[in-house]
Amino acid sequence: MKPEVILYKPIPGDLVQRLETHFEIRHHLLAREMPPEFYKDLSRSEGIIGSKLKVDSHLLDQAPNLKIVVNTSVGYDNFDVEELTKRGIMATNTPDVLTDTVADTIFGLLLATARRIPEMHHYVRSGQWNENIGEELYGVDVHHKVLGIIGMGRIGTAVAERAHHGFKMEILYHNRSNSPYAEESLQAQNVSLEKLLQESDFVLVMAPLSDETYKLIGEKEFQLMKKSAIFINGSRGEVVDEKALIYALKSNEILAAGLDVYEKEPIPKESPLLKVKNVVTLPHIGSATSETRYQMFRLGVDNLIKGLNGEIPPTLINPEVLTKKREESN
Ligand SMILES: NC(=O)c1ccc[n+]([C@@H]2O[C@H](COP(=O)([O-])OP(=O)(O)OC[C@H]3O[C@@H](n4cnc5c(N)ncnc54)[C@H](O)[C@@H]3O)[C@@H](O)[C@H]2O)c1
Ligand SMILES: O=C(O)[C@H](O)CO
Repeated sequence: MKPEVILYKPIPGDLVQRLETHFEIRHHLLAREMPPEFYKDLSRSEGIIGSKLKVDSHLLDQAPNLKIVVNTSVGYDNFDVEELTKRGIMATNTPDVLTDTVADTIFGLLLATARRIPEMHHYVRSGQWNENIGEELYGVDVHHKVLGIIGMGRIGTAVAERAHHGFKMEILYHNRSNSPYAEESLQAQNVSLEKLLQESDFVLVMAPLSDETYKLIGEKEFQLMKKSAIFINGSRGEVVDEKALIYALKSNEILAAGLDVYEKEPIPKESPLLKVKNVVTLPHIGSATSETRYQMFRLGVDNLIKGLNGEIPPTLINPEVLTKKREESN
């Protein structure tokens, strides 16, 4: 009998076939409330693959046979890693394969917001371009400005590379640890959050969502930013207090915002954020290219197969699980 696994995200057919050679797949789709059949399958499953499913002690109590949870995303704020580790369950994500794609999206969003590209596109398409544009439609420069990056990890660094080499920007960053590479190769400066907010022309949030970063950017932080600042969020919506962001935009505490992520996704149609003029909104498409999504799914599938075949999954988040198992078997 092949082990049972749950696949709760549509993935390319060839990857489903690869999974089928190893496992009995139980197909489900992610929903706000998973149906009883999901929990029935979960009770027998040794693995789960997909992204965004909240994996906490409530879910794990109903998954006595689970050995591995696989995210097909780099962010894993949907996992209670401590609880998974305590229960000896492996957790994996998909770092690196999406870094450059996400950095491209973030830089595109930054340019689109500064140069008001979606608004100008609408202006032309709606037949408003009848004479030379006036200064009320001007954007602001990106090149040679100061970019402040909160969370200088893989993606933050890839954005900084584009900014430094391509746009001659000065880079400030705020991170849990120093980045010698960014300091030596990109002349980036590690500064306090306060200094970054006060001195940056563009403030980019690229730190993961955690207890520590939940609503990290709120009323006080927007007040510290320059009135001409452009705020970009590419990490997770909950890192920002959305109400405070709306207030900062409406009261001209900052100039504009470019967002790929929101407190609630999909963002509700009636969200006041969608009525604020100086905001560019994307539907969480950081890594959404055919090539990169394929690589993320492929890596997820590799993690699942290796993890359940007794090998080390390539991108294991909690290797302590394996150390503990080794110690127990000695
Ligand atoms: N918009 C999208 O589609 C998209 C795509 C990929 C990733 N993401 C988000 O981006 C995040 C980062 O991805 P990554 O691959 O660069 O991860 P990473 O782990 O390489 O980088 C995150 C960095 O943030 C730092 N950090 C953590 N807590 C911090 C804090 N309190 N203050 C300052 N810095 C802090 C870490 O030290 C690390 O250097 C993911 O966790 C995910 O939430 C979004
Ligand atoms: O974390 C990630 O990989 C992206 O947000 C896609 O979900």
